[in-house]
Order: sequence, then C-alpha cells, then structure tokens
Amino acid sequence: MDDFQSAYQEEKARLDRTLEEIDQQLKRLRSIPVYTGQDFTEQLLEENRESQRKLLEQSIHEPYFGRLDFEEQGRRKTPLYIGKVGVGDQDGKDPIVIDWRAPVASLFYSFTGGDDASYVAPEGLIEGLVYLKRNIVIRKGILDRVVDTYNRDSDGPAVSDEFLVYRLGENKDNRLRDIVSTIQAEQDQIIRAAKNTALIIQGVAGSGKTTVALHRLAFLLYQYKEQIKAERLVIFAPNHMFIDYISEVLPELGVGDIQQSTFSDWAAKVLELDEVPSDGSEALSRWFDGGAKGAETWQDAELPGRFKGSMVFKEIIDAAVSMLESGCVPEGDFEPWEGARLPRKEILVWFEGEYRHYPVARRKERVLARIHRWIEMELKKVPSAAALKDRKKKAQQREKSYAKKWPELTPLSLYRELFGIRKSGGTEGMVDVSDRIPAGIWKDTQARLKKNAIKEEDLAALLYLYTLINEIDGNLTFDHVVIDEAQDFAPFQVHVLDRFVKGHSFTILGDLSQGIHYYKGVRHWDEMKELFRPDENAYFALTRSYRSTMEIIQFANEILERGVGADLLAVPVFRSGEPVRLLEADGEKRLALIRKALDKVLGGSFRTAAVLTRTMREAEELYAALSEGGLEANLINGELTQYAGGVSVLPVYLSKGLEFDAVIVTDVDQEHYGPKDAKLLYVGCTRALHELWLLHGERLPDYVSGDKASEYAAKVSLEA
Ligand SMILES: Nc1ncnc2c1ncn2[C@@H]1O[C@H](COP(=O)(O)OP(=O)(O)OP(=O)(O)O)[C@@H](O)[C@H]1O
Repeated sequence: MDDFQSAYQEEKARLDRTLEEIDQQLKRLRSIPVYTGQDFTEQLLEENRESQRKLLEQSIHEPYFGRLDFEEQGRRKTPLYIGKVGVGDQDGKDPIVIDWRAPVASLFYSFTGGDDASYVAPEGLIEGLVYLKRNIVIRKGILDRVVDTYNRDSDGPAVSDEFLVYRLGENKDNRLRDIVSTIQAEQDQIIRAAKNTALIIQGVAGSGKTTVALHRLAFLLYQYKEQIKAERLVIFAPNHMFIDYISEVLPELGVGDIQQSTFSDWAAKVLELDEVPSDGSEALSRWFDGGAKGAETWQDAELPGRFKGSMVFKEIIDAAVSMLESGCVPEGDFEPWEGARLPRKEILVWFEGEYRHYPVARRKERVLARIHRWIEMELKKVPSAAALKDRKKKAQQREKSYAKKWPELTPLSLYRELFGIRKSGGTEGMVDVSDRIPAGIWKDTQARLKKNAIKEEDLAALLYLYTLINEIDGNLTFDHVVIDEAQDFAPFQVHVLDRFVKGHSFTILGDLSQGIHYYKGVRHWDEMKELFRPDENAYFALTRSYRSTMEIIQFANEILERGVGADLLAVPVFRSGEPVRLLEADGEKRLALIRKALDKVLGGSFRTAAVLTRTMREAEELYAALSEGGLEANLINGELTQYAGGVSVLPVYLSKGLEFDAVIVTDVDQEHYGPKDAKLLYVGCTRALHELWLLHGERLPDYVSGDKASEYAAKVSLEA
C-alpha cells in the first residue's frame, strides 16, 4: 500500500469511529424527553441539550476538515482533528473534534513549516513540534479526499497550495461560502485579532475581506462568549442584495442573529425617520449614467459627500452647538401666576448644576418635569378652591408657553438651524457657521431641508447631533462593528459609529483601488486611522487574491498599474486558467456577439455568469434584448434585495463585492471607459473567478491594450 492509500485507510477508519461516536451521543440526547415544564434550571438544561443536538446534527455531515499532529513540549504527540464544531467524548472530557476557533487550532492555519511551532493559549505561549498537517474532505459523512500539506517525516517541509487551488477551482453558486478549511495565515491573523481594537484592512480584490470579516465575527463570539452577544454584532454592507449574498456564511459557521444592515437603514432607525434616505444607488446610477463627466476635477470641499463626511464638518458642528447649553434656559423667571415666581437663577442651578451629567435634551426634559412638580407644590399652598381653579388654568397655559421658549432639541431641528432655517423663537445658542460651509453645499442643503428632504450625506451629521443631545440607549449599542466596502465610508460616519461601540471594537475593510465613488469615501486609510489613538487601531494589508485565475489577476493588475498608477497590486495564487478573451464586438454585430460569447460561457459547467454594462440604462436595454432572444437572465438594479445566481445582467458599479464563474464586460472602449474609469473596469474584471471576456469596440482604452497583455489575454473572433 502506498503512503496515499494508507493515509486514506487510516482516515477512513478514524472517520467511521467519529461518526459512530457522534451517532451514539445523538441517540442518547434524542432519547431524553424534551422538558416543557416551568423549572428554570431544567429549562436551562433543556436549552443546552437542544443546542448540543443541533451542533451534533450539523457535525455529522462533515465532522472535521483538518488534522494536525502536534507534540507539545514535554507531552506526547497527539493527532488533533479540527472541525467547524467542537465535539467532546461521551464524558465531555477529551475532545474528539476541536473547534476551529480554539487557540490550538490556530496552528493549523499559521504553521508554514519549520521546527518552531507555537500558539497563544489562555495559559500563555505553548511551544512544540508539528509533525503533520492534513486536509480532509468529507462530504455527507463520506471521506472524499486526503491531502497532506506538511509532513515532517517526508523529504523536508512541503507546505503547498495544492489543496487551496483545488478548493478555489470549484464553481460558485449564488452565495458566499465559509473557508474554514483553507484560511490562510495572513487572514487568520485578522480573524483572531483582539476584540478591542479598530482593525483597518486594505485588501486587494478577491483577498477574502468579506469572508474574513464574517469568520472574525464567528471567532469573536467564541472567544468572548461571556462579553458579547450575537445580536449586538453588526455588519454594515453597501446594499440589500449584498447582504443576501453573504447571508449563508454565518449560519454555516453555526452563528445566527447577527445584525446586517446598510448605514442608511440603521441611521433611519436610530433617528426614527419615516423614510430611509436613498442608500446611494440612485445617486450612483445618475453619476454613472452621465452628467458626472468632468466632476472628478471638483475639489473635495465642493463634493457634498466628501465634505459632510469629513471631520472638518464635525468640527463645524461642534462650533455651531458650542453655545447651545448656555442658550437653552429661556430669559426671565418663570411665573405660573401673579405672585408665584421661580427665579431663572434657580432653574439654571438645576440645568447647569444638578443635571449636568445628562445630555442636553434629557436635561431639558428633567428641568421641565421638575418645574411641573414645583407648580404642583405651589398649588397645594393655595387656600381657596375658587382661586385654585383659576391658578391651575393659568399655570397650565404658562407652563406650556414657557416650554415652547426652550429650543427644540432634536437632531433635525438643530441641523436645520445649522443651515440657517430658524423657527421663530429658535435656539439662541446656535452659533452662525455659514461662512465655514461651501456656498454650493449650503444653498443646496438649505433648499432641501426646507422641504424636509434628507439625503444619505446628511446622516452622519444628524446622528452626531443625536449623540450630542441624547443618551445612547443600551439597546442601540454594539459589541463589535464590521464595515465592509469601507473605502466608500466617510470618516465622520465611523466616528459617529464609534459612539455606539464599546472599546473601539471595529473591523473596517476595503480596497482603495475599488474606490469608484469619487464623490464620497476615503482617499487614504490614514483618514480612518486618525480617528483612533495609535494604541486603539491596527492596520493590515491583504495582498494575495484568491478569487480569480492568475491570468485574470495579471490582466486586472495591468489596468490598475497603467490606468491608476496604483501600487496595491494583487498577488495571485498559482491557479492557471483560460486567457482573458478580447473580442471585437460593436456596431450591428454587438448583440449577436454578446449572445455568442454568453453561449460559449454557458456551454461549460459554470453556475453563475454576469454580463456587465457601463450604465444601468445599458443593462436594461441589453437585458430586454437578451430576454427577447429567449435567454433566461436576471436584471440587477440597486433596489434588488435578493441575488438569484444564474446569469445576471448589471451595471459594473453594482457588481462590487459579488463574484461570478464567468464575466463578460461589454463596450470596453474609450467612450465607455475613459482615462478616469480604470478603477471601474478593474472592479468589473476582478469579479470573475474562472473566465473573463472583454467585448470591445475598435479601440480599447489605452490602459487595457498593454504590451504584456498577450501573456495572459488573447484576441478571439466569433462568427456573428
Ligand atoms: N483562504 C481562502 N480559501 C478559499 N477561498 C478563499 C479564501 N479566501 C478567500 N477565498 C475566496 O475568494 C473569493 C473572494 O472572497 P471575498 O469576496 O471575501 O473577497 P473580497 O476581498 O471581499 O473581494 P472584493 O473586494 O473583490 O469584493 C471568495 O470566493 C472566497 O471564498
């Protein structure tokens, strides 16, 4: 028997034993009648049994995916089996399968050969020797594959990407999947980073940012189970369809109930807005469907999204509200009826003294309530019933009009005042900051606010005002916040979120090379880092790209290098595929050739394909034409909440974050992708896992037809 066969036999025997053990445990658990009584302790025990049952039921299909033979210093060599779910033996003493999030399991991901292997455990640094690292594929309880990625006894360290490449070569369906069996060392470092740090991660396209963020949440829930709750974790994602696309990963990892939201949805909930301001897709659509040409030359300060997302705007707001407190208590004493008087001095003692520790809106509330109580006490002193009736009535009216003299302390009313919209008897305490806001933005915002129309760009400021005047309710706080596609987030948004998060516990991930929304987001990660103290943040860079073949990555890299002069180039995993196809397809032949290219692509075993256009309008037209020709496809627009897979037709800017087995980018010419659109084309190209087609007019954009291109791209022609 050769080594491979004996390894397979050994693992098969071990799998049979494990399945038998899990089966026994399940049988035992199922035999215990479900407790439905009122006893609290019994209820807790029943809950435990129920979650144990679920975990074992999940585990029995694929109990583990890896094996690591480790000899801890001074102990015996032990084979450790690592799975998505930890399983103990009948007595619950020795683990049969170790949870991938356990400290020792980190060795499986971080060990890359050599004599020194160590991991950090709660007891401190554990050192030892690794003898074997083995990947084991089990499908539906049947052993499918055994691949050794390190064997100390063979001819030296042989850590290879073979298993990773095998996994990456698989076709994808309509959902992002977990990667527990192949997490890479650079990703593992991020997943296991300490909770109370703001992690800022620059990762090239396809480096696993989204995937890593989701695994990090699963890790945090395991590692800090006493301190954090799933429902207090949140992922901010760019749109609802993306949320749907990533929705399977956490349940696959045995984690549920995590909040997933767009920033706008969340802000609207906190601010109790009747309507959710557009999440930006509408603005994007206008931006890309024309009208925005030349706007790239605008100064940041003139771009509403950039200006209102900056910390400069926060400082302007601080200046505007700096006198708010001192301007709150109305002039004059309070007189509920002639002869009774509550001196303003006394009210100030309450407002500025006793209630000082409350935020201002709450202080106002408390002072007004106390005045009410004071009136009631005064009324008790009134001797005659007739006088009492009269005074009561008067006091009611005066109390009401006195309350009206106080400023309206809501985020929206203050924001309106910031832009010069003042109600009669408005806030004396607001400082005029109009000269610090660019005239265009001032005028546009004022006009909108007069009609009570709020845009996404206003939300950070509104939330900030909210936090200045209100206490943040415990229900609204988070234990950890993930921000995906963070290059499109503004520093001010993150600053505001920081007020809702304990311990600056953030995972902020993005790719500056995919920053296609010129009018918002960050230009450099320092803009985010500066929001935190040096000891509160950590920066990581992910440079390996796992999604696409080498040919596609090299081709996309060249677009970045030539078109943007970027240095954040992706390093491919050694997975070779077809060359990128360049197909001239314009004029009358365009539609027929798009159809032909699609037929070619769909002829294989691919499960998902995308046809990317430059604009939404073009996507709609193409979708209509393709459907008329009998093709079954889905049109994706910014409103969609579900991603169905199959063939999708969509504008390239909406493809961000998604991936497809094959991608066909249409109209890749100078007209559609001018010199400023290299990043956009880069996003489109990097969506492809296995095949990329570029359908173009007579002249490709200059940054596409590079000299080196022939190494990984080929011109093809299909008969129209
Ligand atoms: N360690 C890994 N093992 C196997 N597959 C991986 C690994 N890391 C990432 N992938 C795969 O690479 C693809 C890209 O991952 P993901 O979408 O998380 O990357 P991203 O950095 O968020 O991409 P983008 O910024 O381009 O949207 C996914 O198919 C994911 O499953």
